Amino acid sequence: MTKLLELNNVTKVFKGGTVALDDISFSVDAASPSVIAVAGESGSGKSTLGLITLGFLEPTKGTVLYKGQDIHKLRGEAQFAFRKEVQAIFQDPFAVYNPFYKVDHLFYEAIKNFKLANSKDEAQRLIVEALESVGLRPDETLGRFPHQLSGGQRQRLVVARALLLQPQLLVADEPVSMVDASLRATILKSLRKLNDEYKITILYITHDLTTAYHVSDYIMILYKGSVMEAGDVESVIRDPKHPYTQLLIDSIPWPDLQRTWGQKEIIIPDGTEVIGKGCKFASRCPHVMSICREARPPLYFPNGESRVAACYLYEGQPTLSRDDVGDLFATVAHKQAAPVAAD
Ligand SMILES: Nc1ncnc2c1ncn2[C@@H]1O[C@H](COP(=O)(O)OP(=O)(O)OP(=O)(O)O)[C@@H](O)[C@H]1O
Repeated sequence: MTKLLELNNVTKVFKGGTVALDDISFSVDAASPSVIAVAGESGSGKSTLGLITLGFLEPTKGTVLYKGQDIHKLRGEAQFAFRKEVQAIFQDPFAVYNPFYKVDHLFYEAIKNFKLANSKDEAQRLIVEALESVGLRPDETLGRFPHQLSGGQRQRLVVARALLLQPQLLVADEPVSMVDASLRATILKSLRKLNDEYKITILYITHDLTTAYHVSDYIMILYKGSVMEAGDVESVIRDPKHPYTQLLIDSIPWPDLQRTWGQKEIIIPDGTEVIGKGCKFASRCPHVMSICREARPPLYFPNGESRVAACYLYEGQPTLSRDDVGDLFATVAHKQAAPVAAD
């Protein structure tokens, strides 16, 4: 089966020696578009994973393939297709706007560069459709400069522009973290719609497990550039198996008065801890055992479930072959029109 995207044993070491990604293998199936959250604390490697997927950064080791071809060797039509079919939304919607151009320019430029329309009328129709599909009124947005729009409108414009290109893969890196809580739900609903109606696979990069839970089908939890836990979002968030995920979940202020949370302290690493050959989380783990300091744990399937956790607490259980967490992401039914919380 053709994979849309494949990261094979990708490692990224930045100048200065920071290992941002450590031997990650992850694929996205072309046949089952889904919303996949990439979550973890600050510095866990989420944005690096996004930038590598977009081809903006080259891996130090390993390969990134799009429809079977190395993205750094694409030329001509294949390169053009990759640039059109793989789109990005970043945290700061202002960053993509030139303040001297009206927002229309952003759309017309995309239409021209990617030859999406044969006439001005057709271009106009495509723009109006894209705006309306993310809940924006063309008469309230077109003809304006970026600073004349709200943060939420600007971010929805970026979603609309991505939609115009009909991408197959959208990398959304913290798309709602600079937006008011009241608008967050609308933008997340727009993203969900891109998947449900337009069958676009979305990599939703976030440090926020609450929005990840509401918008995603699957989740991959990163810690220091390695996958700690991955699987369908319902199992991982509702019943985390890795001690790191358990700590992360325990720090979420769920709107449930019966639930006690925040009782376990999350220790933010100070950057001085030495990562040895064992589990990267060993020095923070409440369940640490001697084996944890000896070798990296493989990704185990706890209790025969269809998600994995890189933790020796599950030693003896089957392990994920090839370590490609993407193999898990076609196994569980998608969320249907999931409700999205405002905050
Ligand atoms: N250009 C760079 N040069 C050197 N180190 C970098 C560079 N970009 C990222 N890093 C380091 O790589 C590690 C992973 O960074 P990355 O931005 O991918 O994490 P993140 O999980 O997205 O964090 P955040 O949520 O804070 O954005 C961090 O230790 C970071 O300091």
